[in-house]
Amino acid sequence: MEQFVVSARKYRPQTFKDVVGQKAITNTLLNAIESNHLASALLFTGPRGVGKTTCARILARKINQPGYDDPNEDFAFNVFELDAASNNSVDDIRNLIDQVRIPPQTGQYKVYIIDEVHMLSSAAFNAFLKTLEEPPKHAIFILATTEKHKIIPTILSRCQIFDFKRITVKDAKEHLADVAQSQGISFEDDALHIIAQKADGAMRDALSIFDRVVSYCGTNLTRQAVTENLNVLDYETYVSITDLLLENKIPELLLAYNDILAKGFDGHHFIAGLASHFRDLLVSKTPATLSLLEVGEQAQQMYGIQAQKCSQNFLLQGIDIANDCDLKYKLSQNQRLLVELCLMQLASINFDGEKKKLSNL
Ligand SMILES: Nc1ncnc2c1ncn2[C@@H]1O[C@H](COP(=O)(O)OP(=O)(O)OP(=O)(O)O)[C@@H](O)[C@H]1O
Repeated sequence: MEQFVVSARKYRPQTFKDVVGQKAITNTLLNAIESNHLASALLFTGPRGVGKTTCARILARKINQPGYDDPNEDFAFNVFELDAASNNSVDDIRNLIDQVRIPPQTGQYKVYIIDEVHMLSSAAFNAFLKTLEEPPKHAIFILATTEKHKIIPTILSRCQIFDFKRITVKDAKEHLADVAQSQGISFEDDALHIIAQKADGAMRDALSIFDRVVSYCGTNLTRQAVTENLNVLDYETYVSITDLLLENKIPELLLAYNDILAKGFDGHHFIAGLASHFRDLLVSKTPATLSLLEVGEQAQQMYGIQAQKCSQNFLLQGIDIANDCDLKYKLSQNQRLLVELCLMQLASINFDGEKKKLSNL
């Protein structure tokens, strides 16, 4: 039986052009390599799972093979990866420094990738300073970290710093679509959108959520199946809550909120989502701001229809009330009541933004 390889490993980019969402960095690195201006110490910083280790590996290969992009011709033996989370002592760094002195047997450079570098002990950092400042010509250090603020300034000032960005929902979605296509998996646009959103800026997470969902849904990813599997509150819930608000149907609203809690969702998450839903409706009202709406294709239609039913005043007041509830939530002794009250207040806003009577309760 063929062994299953997780998508995050299987689809690790092999060239800079395959790296998604980090154009500024990959271009700078390419230019530096081509113009022979690559610093000997680089710091890759940014959230987890956005391509730091991947770019370090591509860079390592590229500087040993300028102008040659074949991922199969690997100079992997010139790349040394140290996980500073588990090798953080002075001795670990001294071992590394001893190795650094020896020139590579083939290729021009030895590349040392030190992952999670913020975990090095302060003694280890100090032992490292001198080598970092005056490394042998054949050595390039790539330090990677998710927590730049924990790196001492003396190290920072010796490195060229590259700030990796979170992956946008749009970029993550496009990448997932390519991965799905190459695996022969069909999908609804909204299904990938939900996965990309859930990944919260990390491509590795997007790919592992994708794997999980595929093992649940099979080769056809529908919005409904993905919503069920990931247990997310999707836009349909917010659309129907908003309809109830517009119709001032308070008993139905309280029952709907009860259902949401019964399904295990958190009230705080719900109320923050409702505020975002109003914001999305607001930007859907005019073509000029439609590009600010980050939702899937099916959702976009529904937003358009609901946006027409809501006045700008309703939405502005709605955002204000929901935000206020969001801020008070953590401190409240009775969080359920707080959200229920918020829903009742929202239902009492008239289409034109005036208060209506709480007549339906
Ligand atoms: N920008 C990206 N483009 C395409 N795939 C990516 C990107 N970033 C991450 N990935 C995917 O996620 C996997 C893990 O990425 P990588 O190890 O480079 O992340 P990282 O930023 O070093 O994370 P960490 O800080 O957790 O080590 C890769 O194998 C790849 O499949």
